[in-house]
Amino acid sequence: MSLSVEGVTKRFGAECAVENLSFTARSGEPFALLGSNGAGKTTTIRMILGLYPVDQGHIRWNGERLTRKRVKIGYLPEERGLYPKSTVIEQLTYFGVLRDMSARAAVTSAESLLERLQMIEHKGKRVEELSKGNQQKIQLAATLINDPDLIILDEPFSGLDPLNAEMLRDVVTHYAKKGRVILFSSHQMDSVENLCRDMVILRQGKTMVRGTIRDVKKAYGRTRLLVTAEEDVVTRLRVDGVVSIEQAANGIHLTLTDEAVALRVFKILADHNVFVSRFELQEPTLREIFIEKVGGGT
Ligand SMILES: Nc1ncnc2c1ncn2[C@@H]1O[C@H](COP(=O)(O)OP(=O)(O)OP(=O)(O)O)[C@@H](O)[C@H]1O
Repeated sequence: MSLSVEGVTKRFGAECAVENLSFTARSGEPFALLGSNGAGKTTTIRMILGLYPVDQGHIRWNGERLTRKRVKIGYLPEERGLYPKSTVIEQLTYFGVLRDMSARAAVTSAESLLERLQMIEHKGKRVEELSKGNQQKIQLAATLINDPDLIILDEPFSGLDPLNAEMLRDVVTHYAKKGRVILFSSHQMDSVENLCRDMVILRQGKTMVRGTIRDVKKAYGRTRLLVTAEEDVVTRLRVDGVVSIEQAANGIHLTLTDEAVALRVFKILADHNVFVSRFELQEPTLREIFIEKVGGGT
């Protein structure tokens, strides 16, 4: 299964919120739609959901026009919408029935999701009695209640503590393995780095970066170098091609103009008989790439 966004453009008056956007999200490989505020992520999601018509381009599911009639879509909106006075199980059953499930099937699915999210003991509680993070887990369960083919998660990590964020990753991995198509929107780079394979980074509607996270990182080259030595070598490392030097608890962090400078640094250390316990060229993090391309905003 696949979701293809093909040359999609959306304008609001004179403003182009999304410009000629193309990407494909495939079964089993969670896809990240990244960008800072106002980049066009929510507008893109709304077009996929059919809430906004596209001005140009196409949105397809397995090569055919995507409609909510043909494809089961689970959407976790950025603004959460639960009924505070209803119990967890009532609410999830209601969402299931709204999506054409029998009440019985909805209860079975709700209980299994609550087990997975370690929320089963809360099933009889009113939503308003739950902590924010737990309410978010219920919202996630509501999104997944009818086992959707396409799962769209808008900023799913906001408000989750590290343990719950880990649980969300496990749930996403589980659905990816089941072959579901999963689309994330996020401005939190670290949260998607190890979860998604492909991504686009948007800025004011324009595509700044597109590709697999691995290839994008590779293209940026390894320009960060970590050196741990048994003596103070900072002054020796101030050479051409070394842009910055920062002393940290785990060693000296260098930023290089390009990967080849590392060889020069290595040679200097060897020529001075410096005993080096760590010499590590590191790839940029997604966050660093994002900051360079978009200028911050996480
Ligand atoms: N209904 C609308 N009418 C007019 N302009 C809109 C509308 N929806 C979005 N926009 C504009 O489109 C641009 C993209 O907004 P969008 O909400 O898609 O960004 P986003 O990446 O989701 O941002 P955030 O991370 O803040 O949610 C913004 O400049 C926004 O003001």
